[in-house]
Amino acid sequence: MFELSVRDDFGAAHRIIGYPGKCNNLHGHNWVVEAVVCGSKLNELGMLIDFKKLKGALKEIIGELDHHYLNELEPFSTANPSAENIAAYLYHKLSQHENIKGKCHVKFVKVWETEKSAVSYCEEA
Ligand SMILES: Nc1nc2c(c(=O)[nH]1)N=C([C@H](O)[C@H](O)COP(=O)(O)OP(=O)(O)OP(=O)(O)O)CN2
Ligand SMILES: [Zn+2]
Repeated sequence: MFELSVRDDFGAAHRIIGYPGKCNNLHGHNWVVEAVVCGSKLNELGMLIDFKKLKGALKEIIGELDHHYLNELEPFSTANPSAENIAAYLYHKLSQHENIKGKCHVKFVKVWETEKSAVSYCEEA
């Protein structure tokens, strides 16, 4: 089994509606996202998936969040854009991306909201 990981980041604003403290207020983060994929079948180049394709998929997905007010976006219209919900959203989007589907399994997506706090989301293979 091989495990590959890539990282990228995006900047956006959010608020945690109902939070009993300052995170209820509009504020921003530079979220750092790590995507870890795994699989055992290598292609003719000896790669599970080209890092370029993996990074491209992640960049495309986080590009839709970058410089937005997350609470106004459809995925977070009914669920607070907490680090947990952002990680789960990115996990599902990445798993469905054409660059990934059928080539490897997304093991987990990890989202750092600050340098000190991070959330990972995973599902069974
Ligand atoms: N489990 C979660 N807890 C919190 C989340 C979250 O998404 N999941 N989010 C927040 C807020 O968005 C907040 O902006 C982050 O708070 P915090 O980690 O406290 O960040 P600070 O920079 O303010 O940290 P200090 O150590 O207090 O400086 C809150 N919790
Ligand atoms: Zn926050």
